Amino acid sequence: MFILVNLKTYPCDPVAVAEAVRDVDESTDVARVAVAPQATHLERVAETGAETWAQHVDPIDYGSNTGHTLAETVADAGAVGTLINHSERRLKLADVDGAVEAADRAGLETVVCANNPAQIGAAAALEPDAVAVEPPELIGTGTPVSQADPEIVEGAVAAAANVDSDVSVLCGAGISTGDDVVAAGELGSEGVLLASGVAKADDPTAALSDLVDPL
Ligand SMILES: O=C[C@H](O)COP(=O)(O)O
Repeated sequence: MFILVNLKTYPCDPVAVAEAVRDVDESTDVARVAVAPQATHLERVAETGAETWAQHVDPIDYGSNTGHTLAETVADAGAVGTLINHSERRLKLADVDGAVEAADRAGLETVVCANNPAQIGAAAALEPDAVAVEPPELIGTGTPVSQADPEIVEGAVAAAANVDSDVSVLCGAGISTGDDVVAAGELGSEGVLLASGVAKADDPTAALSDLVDPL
């Protein structure tokens, strides 16, 4: 299972969480664990040796794009992948397409987020490496999508497979325990996208260990 920890703009220590991500990733053969800090923390996080992802890249190339995030810069800072179209950083469909293209150009792995199976089908058609279904109303609630809305995960898996069977499916929202990760896997998800369960934990290593222990 792929466990991607998004730090959003939570007031956690990104390096401490990254060290926990690195240590838990190295302690297991059954999970791949990565962390997505804020753009300004990418370099410090990548220096820990943790697998580092960006939270967003813009659909741009080098040039006159003040205030935008260029995929190549993110890769230079040590990121190996990027989220695109997170629920809290939505893009127009054409811009999702452009951001996937920019990430591909920079050699970044891509996870495109979407709210529901219909959007997952559209996202999969843009040929990212993976898509992630997240019902916005469950984000940050601690109520896991795998329990509150299992149909949306199964629907997303079917929708992506219909369009492109090479695109992996992740799910997210409210996931904070190993049982939630196991349940996501049983619904056909190949990974989970989570934030508050780790970013707000007093002990990120313990929180991450709990996520991988039952796998
Ligand atoms: O990127 C992560 C998701 O939005 C899930 O957030 P959450 O784990 O706090 O519900």
